[in-house]
Amino acid sequence: MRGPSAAPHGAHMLAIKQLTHTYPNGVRALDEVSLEIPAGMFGLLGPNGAGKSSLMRCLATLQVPSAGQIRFGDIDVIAQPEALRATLGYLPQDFGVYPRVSAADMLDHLAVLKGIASRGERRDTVEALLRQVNLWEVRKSAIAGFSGGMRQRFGIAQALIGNPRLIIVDEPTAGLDPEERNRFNNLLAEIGENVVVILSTHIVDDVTDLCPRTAILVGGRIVQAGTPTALIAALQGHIWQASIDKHELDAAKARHAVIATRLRGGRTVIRVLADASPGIGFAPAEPGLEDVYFSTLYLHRAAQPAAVDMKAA
Ligand SMILES: Nc1ncnc2c1ncn2[C@@H]1O[C@H](COP(=O)(O)OP(=O)(O)OP(=O)(O)O)[C@@H](O)[C@H]1O
Repeated sequence: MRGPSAAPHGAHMLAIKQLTHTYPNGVRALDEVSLEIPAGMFGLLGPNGAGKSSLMRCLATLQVPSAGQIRFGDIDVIAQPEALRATLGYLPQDFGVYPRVSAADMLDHLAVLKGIASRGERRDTVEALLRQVNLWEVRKSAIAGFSGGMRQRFGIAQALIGNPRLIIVDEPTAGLDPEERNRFNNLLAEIGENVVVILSTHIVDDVTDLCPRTAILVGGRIVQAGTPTALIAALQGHIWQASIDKHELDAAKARHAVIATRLRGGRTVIRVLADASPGIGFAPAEPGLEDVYFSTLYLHRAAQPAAVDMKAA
């Protein structure tokens, strides 16, 4: 019943079974979520309100799910939260830091909390981490003066204290400029291959660039999961593109499964999901992970007419 032998030697498998979480106000944020996540980077995609943060918080032992199981290797996460915490690195969506504290002092303080009692070991850890995330030069500066990207890199440094084997990062690149986003993603890509890294995001490109495995969460349910390559291959021959005038968009939406629209040079470029050419003006398009994501959302919403009607109203 443990992790399959396919996992790299020494690596743990994260197994989530029928995880459900209902908040006291009755919102069912997670609805029987089941996932097997091996070592490597795993991209969890989903629109706002899909339940990504709720799932991350359950995995990080910050909230106890209403039902279901979570195992990480030999650890029963719900029964033994402290065992999981000893091997967890977590970068929450809103990482609150003490404004006037320097990066080095803050990291040292967090290392104490993580159980690194020896001063010498802490000094070495703090230096190695600050160099790794490229903040060594500014180690004496207060975190309050850091840019968004620097703060997120600091966030990753604190998540890496104590060599965790499960790293959870919740929407880390939201609000970063392209250069900092790239920098942050390169950092994530360097984290060891025997580690499970879960990246929760609504930025599809981040998953394309970084993750050999992904899942899409909508309305608290996993509606797609697999390797980006396989998910993209399944759409081969089903994505069509046309360039139309803005005023033709409503008619096109009424006639076709328009999964995405984009402005290009004053025209509207639409992507349509169809088994055969939707008609004159459409050209076959090479699918990407964004098409997987948008077609999944489209099909999910189309299967729930009440929700669509409410949005249109
Ligand atoms: N503490 C809470 N109490 C009640 N409802 C909550 C709470 N936290 C989240 N929710 C609700 O649960 C659902 C899932 O929210 P969650 O924050 O997990 O989604 P998300 O995918 O992380 O969204 P976002 O990208 O906007 O952060 C939403 O309907 C949200 O309003």
